[in-house]
Amino acid sequence: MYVVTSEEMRKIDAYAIQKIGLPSLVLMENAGRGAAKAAVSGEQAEIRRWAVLVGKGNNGGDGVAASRHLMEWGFSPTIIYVDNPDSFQGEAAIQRDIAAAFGVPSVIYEEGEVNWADYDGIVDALLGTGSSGAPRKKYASLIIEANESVLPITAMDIPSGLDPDTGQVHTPCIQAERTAALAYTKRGLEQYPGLKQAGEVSICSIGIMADLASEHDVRTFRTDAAMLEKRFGIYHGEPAREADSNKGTYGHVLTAAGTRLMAGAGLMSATASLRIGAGLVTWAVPERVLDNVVGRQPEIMLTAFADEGTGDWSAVKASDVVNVIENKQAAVLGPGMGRWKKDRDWLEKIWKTSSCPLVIDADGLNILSETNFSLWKKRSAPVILTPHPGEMARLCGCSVKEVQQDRIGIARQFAEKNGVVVVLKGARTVTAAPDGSVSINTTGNPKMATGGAGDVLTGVIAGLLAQGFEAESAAVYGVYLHGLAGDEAAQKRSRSRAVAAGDIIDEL
Ligand SMILES: NC(=O)C1=CN([C@@H]2O[C@H](COP(=O)(O)OP(=O)(O)OC[C@H]3O[C@@H](n4cnc5c(N)ncnc54)[C@H](O)[C@@H]3O)[C@@H](O)[C@H]2O)[C@@H](O)CC1
Ligand SMILES: [K+]
Repeated sequence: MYVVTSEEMRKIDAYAIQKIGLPSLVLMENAGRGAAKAAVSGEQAEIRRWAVLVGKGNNGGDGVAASRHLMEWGFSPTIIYVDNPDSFQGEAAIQRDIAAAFGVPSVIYEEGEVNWADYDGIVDALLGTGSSGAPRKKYASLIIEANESVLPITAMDIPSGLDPDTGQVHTPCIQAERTAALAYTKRGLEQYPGLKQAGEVSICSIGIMADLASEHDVRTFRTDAAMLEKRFGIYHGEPAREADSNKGTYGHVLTAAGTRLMAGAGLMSATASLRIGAGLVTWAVPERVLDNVVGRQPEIMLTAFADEGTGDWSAVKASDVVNVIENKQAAVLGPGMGRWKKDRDWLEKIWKTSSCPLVIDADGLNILSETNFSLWKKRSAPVILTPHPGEMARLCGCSVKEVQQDRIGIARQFAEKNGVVVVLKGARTVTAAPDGSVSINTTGNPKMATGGAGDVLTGVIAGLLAQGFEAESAAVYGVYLHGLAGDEAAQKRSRSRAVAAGDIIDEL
């Protein structure tokens, strides 16, 4: 599913109007009817008396059209104009006149004068994709009153007060129960905290073909089964194995991760690669750690690096790692590895001299964040980085707050600049590819916020790489599957507060 910015939406609207010849009044009419339908569908069908809050732009025009449809269907709408509707222009003015002639009751808002007990539900058509900054003056007071009424609110396109492009929530902002997104979902509806303001989001078709987004170079997507199939040819749910295949068909993952006190990181990553279907998995550790990990997961092969008796990665030669990963189809580097004095040179050597696809996480990312690795020689094989917001902030040299305020923008910029795939973890994980494509994941749940879940993700992605998925699809599909497994684990343990990383592995 395509996810648009307000600017992209404006361009697509203009194209539909000017090049396809769809009159903008028709689009507004469709928007009004669609959103009215969304408001009164399902259990809200019983809501009779609607307050329709109308701003002075096209979002307001949509709301006026919606109120007329509600009246036509036997409901009792009242339009509450935030400003004098005499100032309306274009299609919104036409809708205003039709609604008046139709007999839709209307009032002009005055602070504190709305008797909210006269209504059972609210349609929010104050501000849409043309809004900027926090709602001002009467818009703000009307939003506050609407929220305080605790009536169920259906937002038209976006909840008023939400930044349509970043998902940041201004003060005040409508707290909707439902949002009818017009033509496409918006970035702000797909990222936290905006997501929480929007409630249940449905896409309301207004006469614009979904694929117009692709023609307008929209490259932000929501990951769902249809998108996986369309973009990557992945038929989710189909058996993935050919009858005449063998373990060699499904690739070999090398997991370079874990020390004595953090052995679990390597074990969980390697086990996840196994469960997701890699033909072979080898777990590599410093020699002195070997005895501690023998027999932990019998299907996983083990290899040990000379470590001068320390048990630390600091004593492992980069060239030894390169030798071991060279004939593998994917390698995981970083989880539970620790940091040491010359770790940057160490990682740079592996980066430059190996041709194995790399999944880098945890300490591997911390090493990268202290180098200017965009100056390192470009790799022919792909690199997938899987930072959480703190690691992303260190990689970009900014604050966690800045990362969270624009997760899509930050991940995309970093991926484009450095030629790597970035998986920015967190609720609604964002995967950005070097060509600027961004996929927003929808699977997963907060019970997965436990140590080790990230290690499992590295294993899943590496396991898919080994099976021949190219880098972006391995990352996007891996994130999707990891979340689905977490959802199943949470469902099975519905009375638990959390799922352990091992529970996620069990469901892969
Ligand atoms: N052809 C089109 O462009 C279509 C647009 N549609 C609707 O039009 C909306 C976008 O319409 P507009 O571009 O007119 O913009 P909006 O209706 O979102 O809002 C713009 C108006 O609000 C004011 N405003 C902006 N920020 C404000 C703030 N923070 N506080 C108070 N007032 C503020 C502006 O001065 C302007 O008058 C979409 O969300 C959608 O609902 C639909 O009718 C479908 C077709
Ligand atoms: K709105």
